[in-house]
Amino acid sequence: MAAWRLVVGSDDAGYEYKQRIKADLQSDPDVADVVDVGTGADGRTNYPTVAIRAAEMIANGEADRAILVCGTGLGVAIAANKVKGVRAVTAHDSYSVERSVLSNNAQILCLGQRVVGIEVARRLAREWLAHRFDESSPSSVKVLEIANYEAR
Ligand SMILES: O=C[C@H](O)[C@H](O)COP(=O)(O)O
Repeated sequence: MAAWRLVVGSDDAGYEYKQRIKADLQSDPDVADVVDVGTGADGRTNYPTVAIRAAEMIANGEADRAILVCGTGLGVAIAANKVKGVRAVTAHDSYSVERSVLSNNAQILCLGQRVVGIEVARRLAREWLAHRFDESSPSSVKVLEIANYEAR
């Protein structure tokens, strides 16, 4: 596929990791664009605000994927998953990150700044970007079942 159009976002509890991962993504030749939906350094935005903003960009086709960071990676995932068509996961290990794309075609990876070290988070973000969902795989029908439920 063409170069990635990405979104990053965090609340104040995920601000440092969001900034570091954003810098990594901006220097990645496979990344065309990184939109930062906040939080800024003053950190006064609740996690649902940024998560929903990022998820709507995915749902609207303005971006391909997003990385969201909060304290645990849980709240941003819950909020992002409220947006129709969005599949957001919290994953802090390499295997889950891989399967979140290959099994679930998740467009959003959520990380917890209070859960994993920065170097693990950076590595997971890098690995995540290298995975592509195969629409012809047996996993496809399961993802479609989720979409069908949403469309009912
Ligand atoms: O899931 C929520 C996040 O971890 C957030 O950063 C912290 O939320 P809290 O302040 O409500 O615990």
